[in-house]
Amino acid sequence: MTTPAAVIVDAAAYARAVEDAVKASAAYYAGGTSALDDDAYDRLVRGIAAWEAQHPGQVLPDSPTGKVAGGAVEGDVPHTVAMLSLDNVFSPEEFTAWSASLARRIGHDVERFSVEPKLDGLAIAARYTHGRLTRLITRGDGTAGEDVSHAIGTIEGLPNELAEPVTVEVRGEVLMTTAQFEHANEVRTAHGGQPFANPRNAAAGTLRAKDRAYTVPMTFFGYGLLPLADTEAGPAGRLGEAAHSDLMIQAAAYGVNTTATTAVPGITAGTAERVLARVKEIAALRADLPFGIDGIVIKADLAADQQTAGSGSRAPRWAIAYKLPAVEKITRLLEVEWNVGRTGIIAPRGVLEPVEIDGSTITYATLHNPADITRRDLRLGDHVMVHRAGDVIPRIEAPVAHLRTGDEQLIVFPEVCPRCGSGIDTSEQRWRCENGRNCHLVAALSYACGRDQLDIEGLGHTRAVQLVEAGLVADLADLFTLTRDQLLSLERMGETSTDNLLAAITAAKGQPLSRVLCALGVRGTGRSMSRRIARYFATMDHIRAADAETMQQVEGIGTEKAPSIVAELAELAPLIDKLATAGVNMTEPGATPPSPAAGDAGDADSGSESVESAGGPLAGMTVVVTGAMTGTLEKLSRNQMNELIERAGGRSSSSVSKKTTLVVAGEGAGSKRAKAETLGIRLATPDAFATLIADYVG
Ligand SMILES: NC(=O)c1ccc[n+]([C@@H]2O[C@H](COP(=O)([O-])OP(=O)(O)OC[C@H]3O[C@@H](n4cnc5c(N)ncnc54)[C@H](O)[C@@H]3O)[C@@H](O)[C@H]2O)c1
Ligand SMILES: [Zn+2]
Repeated sequence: MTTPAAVIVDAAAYARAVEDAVKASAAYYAGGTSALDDDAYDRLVRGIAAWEAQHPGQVLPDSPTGKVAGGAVEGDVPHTVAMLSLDNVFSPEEFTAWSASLARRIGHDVERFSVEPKLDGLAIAARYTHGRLTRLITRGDGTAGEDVSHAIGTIEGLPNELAEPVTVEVRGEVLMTTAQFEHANEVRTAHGGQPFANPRNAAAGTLRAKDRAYTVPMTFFGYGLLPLADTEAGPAGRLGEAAHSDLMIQAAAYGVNTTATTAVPGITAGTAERVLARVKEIAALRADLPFGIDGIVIKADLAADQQTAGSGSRAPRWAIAYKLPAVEKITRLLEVEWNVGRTGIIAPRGVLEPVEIDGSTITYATLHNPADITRRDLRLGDHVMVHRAGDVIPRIEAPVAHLRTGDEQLIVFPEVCPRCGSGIDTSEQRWRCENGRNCHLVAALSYACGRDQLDIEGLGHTRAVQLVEAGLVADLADLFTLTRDQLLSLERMGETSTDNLLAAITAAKGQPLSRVLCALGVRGTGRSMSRRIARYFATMDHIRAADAETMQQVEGIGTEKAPSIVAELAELAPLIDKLATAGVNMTEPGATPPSPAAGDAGDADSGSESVESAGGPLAGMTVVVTGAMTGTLEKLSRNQMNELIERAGGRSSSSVSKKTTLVVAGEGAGSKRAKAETLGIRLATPDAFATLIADYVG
């Protein structure tokens, strides 16, 4: 099915649109198998609503407008109080207008708002009798839902027994976290089933499925608490009069999971401005959340305000959904490309039918590795759910398996390296050319000579090609034994450029170990990791003597990375020897080798502590640099800034998290600064920072 036109031209097109919408909606709520992504569905419904506004006499009874779940769902278990949908706003202006209209309706400004993430799952009502979970009911058409009590016990955050023997109904969202979704698809395909297209569909399909041979966990977040018919009058009255924020505290006290456990807890806000600030904060954190959100829900917090405002047939008047742009679209997987990276890694990349997500046109998506393709059961020509949030590289979430026509083709994996034709090492998840970094010697050389590694000016891509093609350089170490005559024999190499290049090569021999190590391009050791390894071990000999266990003493190297680093260094032994013989420095200035006891003292922390206890004004701090540097720091590259931070005893990082202690924010700092503010992390200007570490600059 192609995306239906949102502009409806005549009654026949209108009737078709209604039919499409009802079908999509039914599939969406029933098993999470709609043919449309949310954006396409929403455009269709907006088109229907626009046509109906112009032709009020011709509205079809099946029309989805004005109905909970588009009228496509039914149920047989009546709800105590209707479970409604939410109206939407899409901009600060629309929100301000909504809050003003709500103020007019209730006769005064809203006393207090509650602001929560809009969790992207499906609503359920969980009924507790004397503290025991007895029944789970879907939202259905809003007045009655479907009994899905068979799912009791599979939903994390929804305990079988509350902390108190109360009779209440808890309402909230059932969803799958990203990890639960990956797990669910793995289990499902292992049982011969088709993968779900995204976490929301997976939750919808899983919640309603009965008698499956396997169970997969889901997660619950409560956002409502109300009395049942059997609730005693006292508690029932109290629940009816409590503010939403107090109900959430109560729900958490009963043992129910709420957003309070997440990076985006529900808060209360006194003014519309504060609400909008919180909307911005939540939006900034969206890409990093372990579960999907599609907006922010804003509610009048006080029960009195809610009661005065009342509800319509589809949505309450005291709450609104501030929608965020869609981060998922359905498009087609046209092709899979296999690219060979600098170190010989052969990585697949999906070529997509171009699709616009949140303002950018997406044509490629990462696929990680061949196992990833197999696990996702992807095929060429598949419709795929593509996800893109923040600055993260777009990824294919899963195929939309129910849209398969049978014409999809299996994805063929390469049998030889697509660049050089050698064999492929498939022993690890990430495939690699057997020629390793020599598969792409030119790329490996230009990387090694780059500004952040050996910094050999005059040895860029073109020169590297020349040297390799002339047969003068067969590995990195050959650079250091090049003679003047050899260089002069090359085209476009005059006396001056030859002397300059030779001088740069000689100077490079004195680079610190961290940069030499980085130049080797060991998998998993970028610039900052190379620095940490070099500082920890101080000499190349100590690095090479380390086994996987010792390697793990370096901060950031875990059980997975350590053995592969050790193995690769062993593989590089001849090259490292050759470099040392050529006179390349193999020590890290200012670092002292770990004492022999550090590794086997049985105290895993002692090693990394000794690195940090080196002192300095940034000791124990994790620092992130963002935006343009000024003053004495102006000329420093990001890599040099990071080196500086580490010299001053700190740890440099490129992303802001709860672990960050300081963010140096220069001009033009954007999302990282915003995130630091949200998390309450200390900010410093480049000037203030320069003062703090003055002794280490230059
Ligand atoms: N792809 C399709 O074919 C298709 C079909 C139908 C509907 N849809 C999508 O579903 C949405 C509309 O459906 P809807 O009515 O189920 O949801 P909605 O977007 O109108 O919002 C209401 C729902 O938000 C949820 N919610 C999440 N966090 C909440 C919180 N903190 N407080 C209160 N409620 C919270 C609840 O489940 C509630 O029922 C649209 O975005 C539409 O795109 C898609
Ligand atoms: Zn190759």
